[in-house]
Amino acid sequence: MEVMEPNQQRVEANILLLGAHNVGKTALTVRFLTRRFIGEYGDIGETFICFLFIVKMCSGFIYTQLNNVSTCFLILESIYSRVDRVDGQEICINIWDSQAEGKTCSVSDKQLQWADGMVLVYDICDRSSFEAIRQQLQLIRRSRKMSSLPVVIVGNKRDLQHHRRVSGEEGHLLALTERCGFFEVSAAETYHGVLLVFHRLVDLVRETRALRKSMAGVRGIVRSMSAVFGKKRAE
Ligand SMILES: Nc1nc2c(ncn2[C@@H]2O[C@H](COP(=O)(O)OP(=O)(O)OP(=O)(O)O)[C@@H](O)[C@H]2O)c(=O)[nH]1
Repeated sequence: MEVMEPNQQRVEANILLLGAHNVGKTALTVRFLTRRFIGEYGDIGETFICFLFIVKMCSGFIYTQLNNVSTCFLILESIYSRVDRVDGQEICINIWDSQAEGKTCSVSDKQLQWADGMVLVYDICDRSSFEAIRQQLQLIRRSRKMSSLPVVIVGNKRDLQHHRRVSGEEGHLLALTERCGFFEVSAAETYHGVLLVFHRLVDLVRETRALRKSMAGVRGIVRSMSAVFGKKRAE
């Protein structure tokens, strides 16, 4: 049995996957959760994947039908969890595999409130999917609330080099400009690359939390000092 250190409570990281239709968001999620590619599953696995797919399709439908019934919505959305140990700390990674609408990748307020970090996925063989995440990223970085949200950009389907429409340099440049992590992976070929994506984002989420905590501490000290000095000046 694994014993947790008293000061090592399990923490949660909510990760939202966004990207245009067909870029491989579900394939990345399934690879991370099961180490397998969705195409590898046999008869039993196909049932499981069909179930995931149906839940994903239904959740989008029910969201539009029951927009105001948030409990139903949360139960039916595609959120999956996996507990991992990252740098000796136990982390529950919750993944929201969003349902894309065509070539765009929009995000709802509910998703933004929920997410601690975001994976923006494009298909290296589909330039419009790259443009979709570029636009989404610009919106996120311009929003006051979301500008510091940890984001990792993923160029998926790296195995399809002969159909490539977006160079690795373009992906790197976008990540550099918008302060994001960047990976090119193939959900079809390797588990390790996909694992690195999620673990990098968890690292960024932890760094951001630590930074916010220390900033809150500094703000508290400044407030107390200005209260003391303000009082003295008034006396
Ligand atoms: N060759 C190749 N095919 C992939 C890869 N990842 C996903 N696919 C295929 O791309 C198609 C779309 O994958 P999904 O995971 O369903 O894509 P999605 O982004 O979840 O799509 P939506 O649910 O419509 O938003 C499927 O046929 C996958 O088998 C990859 O790395 N390489």
